[in-house]
Amino acid sequence: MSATTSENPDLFTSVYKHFRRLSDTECYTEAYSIVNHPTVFQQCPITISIDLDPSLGLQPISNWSLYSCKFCDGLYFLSNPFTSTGQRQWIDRCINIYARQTKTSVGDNSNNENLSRIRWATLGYHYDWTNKIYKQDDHTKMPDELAQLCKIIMQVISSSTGCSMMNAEAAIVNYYHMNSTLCAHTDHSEYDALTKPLISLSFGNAAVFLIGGQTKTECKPSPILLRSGDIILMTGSSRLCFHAVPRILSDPLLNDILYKNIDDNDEVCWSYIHDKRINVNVRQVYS
Ligand SMILES: O=C(O)CCC(=O)C(=O)O
Ligand SMILES: [Fe+2]
Repeated sequence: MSATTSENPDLFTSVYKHFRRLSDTECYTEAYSIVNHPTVFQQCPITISIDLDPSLGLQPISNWSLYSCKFCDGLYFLSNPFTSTGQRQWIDRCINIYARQTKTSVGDNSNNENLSRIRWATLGYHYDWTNKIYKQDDHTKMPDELAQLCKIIMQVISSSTGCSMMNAEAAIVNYYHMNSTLCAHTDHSEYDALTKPLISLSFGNAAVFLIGGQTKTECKPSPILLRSGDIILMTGSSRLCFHAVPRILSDPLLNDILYKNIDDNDEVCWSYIHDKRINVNVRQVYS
């Protein structure tokens, strides 16, 4: 990895700091979205059709749009895969099931009293944050619905792009408050990161997601706007690229799109998600 010097500056961190300083409105304008920056995306036709289990909360595949990102080789953006009901169901699972696992940032959270403090939960093979490894014997069952969702997403993307399939063996659920950030990092603890794609689901408020090169000095990172229901897929060389989340952005449309006419059960979810973002990051750990 090349060291940061005056001739070789840390371009990643300067763009990260730039987004830290912007207003929400400026972030919405600068971060890449299909609507505001169509030229940085290239649409990939989806030809496959699959019968979908309604419990996955997905739109018919004919409504999905898949794009490759011209600014990062191997990175794909999948727009519009979920129904609004489906998004509410995934938010509900993240809050009421996944956040109650024993492996969370607040320990055993089965009574949910620490819900507002929770920062992450791990599923499947649990990530050991200190040693940055997964252990074969530290494993709980991957939730069936999440494994099924990832299988469908992989079938669609693989049939359109030729990328290899991925078995959902581990997930990190990230719970962000409006002032949370995620520093620059690469996810390389998995056995075969380069050939096994990573699926990343976004729910709740929006985020600026930065993705750069395999070092922090080789190029400026590009900003992508991630909104509720968006999916990104890191395949091939993008799988080894530095990425970060410098900003969570309040999404003024969230209530209208997701929680109009809510019932009592959804009201609990809204009171959690209205000022949060949830990201579900799914990986294959072993070959
Ligand atoms: O929140 C995100 O969109 C990215 C999360 C991430 O990069 C990770 O958990 O490794
Ligand atoms: Fe990551």
